[in-house]
Amino acid sequence: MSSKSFSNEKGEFKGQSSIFREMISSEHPVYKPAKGRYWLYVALTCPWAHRTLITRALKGLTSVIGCSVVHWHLDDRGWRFVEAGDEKTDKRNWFDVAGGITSIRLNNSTPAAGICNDSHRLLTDGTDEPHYGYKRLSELYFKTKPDYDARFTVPVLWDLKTRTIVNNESSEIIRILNSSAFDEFVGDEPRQVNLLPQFLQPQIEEFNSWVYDNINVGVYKAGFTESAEAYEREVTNLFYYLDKLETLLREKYARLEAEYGENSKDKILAHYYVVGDRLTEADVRLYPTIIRFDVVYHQHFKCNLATIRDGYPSIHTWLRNMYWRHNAFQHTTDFNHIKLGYTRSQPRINPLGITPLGPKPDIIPI
Ligand SMILES: N[C@@H](CCC(=O)N[C@@H](CS)C(=O)NCC(=O)O)C(=O)O
Repeated sequence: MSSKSFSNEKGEFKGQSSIFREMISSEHPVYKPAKGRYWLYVALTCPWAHRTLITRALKGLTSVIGCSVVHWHLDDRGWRFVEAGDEKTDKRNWFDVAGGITSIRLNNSTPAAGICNDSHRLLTDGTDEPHYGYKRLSELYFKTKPDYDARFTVPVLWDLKTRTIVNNESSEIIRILNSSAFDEFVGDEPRQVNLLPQFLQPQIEEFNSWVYDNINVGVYKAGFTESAEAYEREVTNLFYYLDKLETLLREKYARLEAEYGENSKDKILAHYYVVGDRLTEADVRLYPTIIRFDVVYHQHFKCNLATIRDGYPSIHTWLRNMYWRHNAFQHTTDFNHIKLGYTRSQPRINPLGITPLGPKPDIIPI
């Protein structure tokens, strides 16, 4: 079994550990905070990369750390950039919330028919790589480590000064972005944002640990199994934890209702987060999985004991609250990339690459 595979000999999903694990801080011997020095490479289809885009936006770092978006289609050589040619965009224009793609705004229902895997629409299918003209994400990995021999994953946090990967582990990248390292480059409001307040850290860690194993990775474990028995075990486990999450959020809503009165919906929703009464890293790590649930995991990964919209009213309210009330969540969510990315890039699961049109709408208004 190659080290590049994502499944073991039993056909069960296994993750891959990220090997670039540096941090950025004024004490770090190499990676010091600076404006314009670091660049984020993401896929909009990828839930792990999605966390980093949300954090970057919440922390006001869109004008400090630029971003490139790979094409939504993953092939056997990994992720690629859109080859821009003459239409190449000035990289200074690419510091925007959705990660270099300015044109997608609530375009929720574009039919996928007629779009082929090598379609070439700059700022729709992805962006080019503006610094070195790289065509593949793998080039960043080989530039850092010529004998690199594992998968070329997003997200990648890149240092333009030393031309190396700083970190390719999303859980650490979001901690770097949330740290005070870049405080001097952002305005007062985003500087106040702290997704990991010390007094909530134990609760956040506890929540993250069961959500990660059973929900974030749980959908992949169900989707990538190659035996009915393992699938049934994984999907049952996943829904057990969605039930647990539903109960937690239902109780939270009831407590907020008791505190603010049942007619104060706005006040309730302003405090309706998964840990504590404020937005934290726990929401940022949960959201990318739940927003993908009805649109891809339900059918593509066969996680179909229920949808979020029909089976989990409290999670659904939380999800819509995050999407509709927070630009950092909405503007980093690209349903076209999400749907096309999964359904066209995993031929073992979807050999014909037909992308289902539904559900409609991608997300229901709140
Ligand atoms: N541990 C990594 C996992 C990232 C990851 O698995 N990314 C997937 C996309 S969702 C990837 O880039 N896969 C490339 C491939 O399989 O070739 C993180 O959380 O940052």
